[in-house]
Amino acid sequence: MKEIIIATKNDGKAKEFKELFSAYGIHARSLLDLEAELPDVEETGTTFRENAALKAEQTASLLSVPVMADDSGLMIDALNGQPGVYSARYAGGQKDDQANINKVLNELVDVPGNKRTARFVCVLAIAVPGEKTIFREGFCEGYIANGKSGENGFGYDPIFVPRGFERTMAELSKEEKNRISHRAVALKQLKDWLGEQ
Ligand SMILES: O=P(O)(O)OP(=O)(O)OP(=O)(O)OC[C@H]1O[C@@H](n2cnc3c(O)ncnc32)[C@H](O)[C@@H]1O
Ligand SMILES: [Mg+2]
Repeated sequence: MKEIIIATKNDGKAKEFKELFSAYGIHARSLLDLEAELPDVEETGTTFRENAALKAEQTASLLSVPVMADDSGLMIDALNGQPGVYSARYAGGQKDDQANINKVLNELVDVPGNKRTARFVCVLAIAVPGEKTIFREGFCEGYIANGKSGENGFGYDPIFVPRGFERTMAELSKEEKNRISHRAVALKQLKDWLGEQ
């Protein structure tokens, strides 16, 4: 396989996938790179797996080529796993990273350091027209900081400190994030499949 389409309109994710796939010699293109504007897939599932399948399968059938999708999010133990599948729109109808971050920080304001554990989750779905969809998943453990810091990455990166680090994900270089992220871990599980294509 020399090229793959990633069914995402999230620029942060798209950039990370381009870097991650280039290590395998594969050129990744996202929906933001296509000339035609595809309709948004409605993420009506209640699990990462269901939403990843919806995005990959609907896009693969529209384009008639193999498509990978990522459904991901942040699970916070003190919030019983929220925002979880609803991470992108946690603070309301618009996707607003700053509002989402502020909502999480407010909800955790009385939660002490040792109870602020959390993990990023990524479920990848690969849909090949006429074949059964395959799934891989990856996790990145850490905790929620007391405030935001850092400019790199996207989404909740400014408040997530990965295990083994004393900086937020947004303070890591992209190379550092791409070594440990939930997305990188999930993609590593695909190595065999990629080699067969
Ligand atoms: O569905 P697509 O088009 O891929 O884009 P999206 O932003 O809606 O993506 P999701 O439905 O998978 O929602 C995931 C949300 O979880 C958060 N998230 C996922 N991965 C992240 C990461 O690596 N760093 C920070 N936040 C992340 C971020 O807020 C995302 O918007
Ligand atoms: Mg989405």
